[in-house]
Amino acid sequence: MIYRHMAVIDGEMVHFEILDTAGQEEDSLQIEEKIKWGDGFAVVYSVTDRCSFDEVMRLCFLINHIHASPRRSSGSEQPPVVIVGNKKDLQFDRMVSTEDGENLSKALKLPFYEISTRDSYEETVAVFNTLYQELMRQGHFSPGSFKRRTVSKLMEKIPRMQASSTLNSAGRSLSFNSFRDYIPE
Ligand SMILES: Nc1nc2c(ncn2[C@@H]2O[C@H](COP(=O)(O)OP(=O)(O)OP(=O)(O)O)[C@@H](O)[C@H]2O)c(=O)[nH]1
Repeated sequence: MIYRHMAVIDGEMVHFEILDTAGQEEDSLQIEEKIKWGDGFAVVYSVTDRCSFDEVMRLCFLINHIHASPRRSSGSEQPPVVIVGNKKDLQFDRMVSTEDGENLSKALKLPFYEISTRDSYEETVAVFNTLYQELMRQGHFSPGSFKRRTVSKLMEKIPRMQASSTLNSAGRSLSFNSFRDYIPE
């Protein structure tokens, strides 16, 4: 499922395309295709689900491995990845401590957020702003430019996915791969 979202960041209109994957239910080919598609990644676990936390490291390594293609020049940076612990409002059901999340993020040298998509829209926005700003820092999208995408094979395979949106010249289109549904209705 792809979610589309527009936001003004640093005075610029940014068009997000967020692909929500089914996580553990997907086979490795599906997940690889989706990882290839993304420009940045929010790897989301639930603080109430230890198994989802245990998947984070594997997914981060997979992202790095898949994006370490020969197309990238040696020394070029990996796509931005943010680790996100969701459902922090469910304190009584918590199975993963904040410290566990922080330690993993330090070990992998990745930004870390604990959020509640139920309670805070702003916390969710912060995750995507971080990914966007990291992409800008890496210089993949220079100011005033935007990335055009054609309809990928991936999109054709996924029934509910729509063709790439039409972009106006003031906008950018970025594709982020989220491992959990994240946008509040
Ligand atoms: N309390 C609380 N519930 C949440 C939060 N985020 C999601 N949920 C609930 O958790 C349930 C699962 O949410 P989903 O967004 O479907 O989770 P998912 O991980 O995408 O599930 P899959 O479809 O299996 O990939 C739903 O009932 C949501 O309402 C949160 O921050 N706090």
